[in-house]
Amino acid sequence: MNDMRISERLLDTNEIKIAASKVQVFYGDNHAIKDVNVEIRDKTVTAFIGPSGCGKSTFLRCLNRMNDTIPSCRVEGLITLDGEDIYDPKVDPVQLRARVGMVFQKPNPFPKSIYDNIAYGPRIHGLARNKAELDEIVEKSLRRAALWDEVKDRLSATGTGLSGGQQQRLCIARAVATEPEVLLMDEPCSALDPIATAQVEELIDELRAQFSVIIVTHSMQQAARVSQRTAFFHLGNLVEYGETGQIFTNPEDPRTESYITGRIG
Ligand SMILES: Nc1ncnc2c1ncn2[C@@H]1O[C@H](COP(=O)(O)OP(=O)(O)OP(=O)(O)O)[C@@H](O)[C@H]1O
Repeated sequence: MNDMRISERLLDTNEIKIAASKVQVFYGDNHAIKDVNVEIRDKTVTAFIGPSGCGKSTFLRCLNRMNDTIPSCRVEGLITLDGEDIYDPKVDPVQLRARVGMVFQKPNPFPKSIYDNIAYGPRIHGLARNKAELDEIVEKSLRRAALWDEVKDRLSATGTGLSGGQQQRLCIARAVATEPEVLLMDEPCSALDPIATAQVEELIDELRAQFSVIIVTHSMQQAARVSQRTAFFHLGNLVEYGETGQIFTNPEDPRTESYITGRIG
């Protein structure tokens, strides 16, 4: 079956990159994430699925402390990256977000040139010693995002002038430019047409050679196509987590089965 092609490529590793233990998230009195325990593997695409409002995005945002920016939000429990507590007061969230990059639902390039969109992160994190090195990072990142050939002759043009699919690949290039170890993607294809979606899905699979990718998606077809592992969330609980093929063909929990067969959500 063609749809399963990407996800059936072999897993590269069983190494744990991120581990969450007893994670709770509250927005004021709203208990949005309830006692979630999960281990996210390195060099693997993990899909978060579940009905609207089940907490997928909230949990994703815990993994690079994006929830810190929401005043009513409180996170409890332990989340580690390579065994280190990411909520430790010693951890600088800006440095953390360079290691755990993020791509959002709506492409959000800076109102700057294509070049500067990519160069921004490497500049603030001091990843290039001179202009030649920065040029190299920009080219490499755009190539990794499969965008170089389309934009190489107009690097000084504004990023917001690109098509939606190109803008999203620009945002992926921007995220990979700081050499992250984990890439979080919150419904990255929801604003894209089927051709751009297919390009981004192909890209996600290529990126997994270098790091761990976590994707929130409403599309079960997409989860089945791109991920090797799937986590099903329901009402703030992580109901089931395992190999994507097993979750979609032989789920253990009746709530997972109801969702994948279209009875809830
Ligand atoms: N910024 C916020 N402030 C207050 N409550 C929030 C905020 N973001 C999410 N919530 C609440 O947290 C719960 C989980 O929402 P979340 O957006 O994480 O779910 P989701 O599964 O990603 O949903 P969707 O698929 O619709 O994007 C919901 O009850 C939601 O109303």
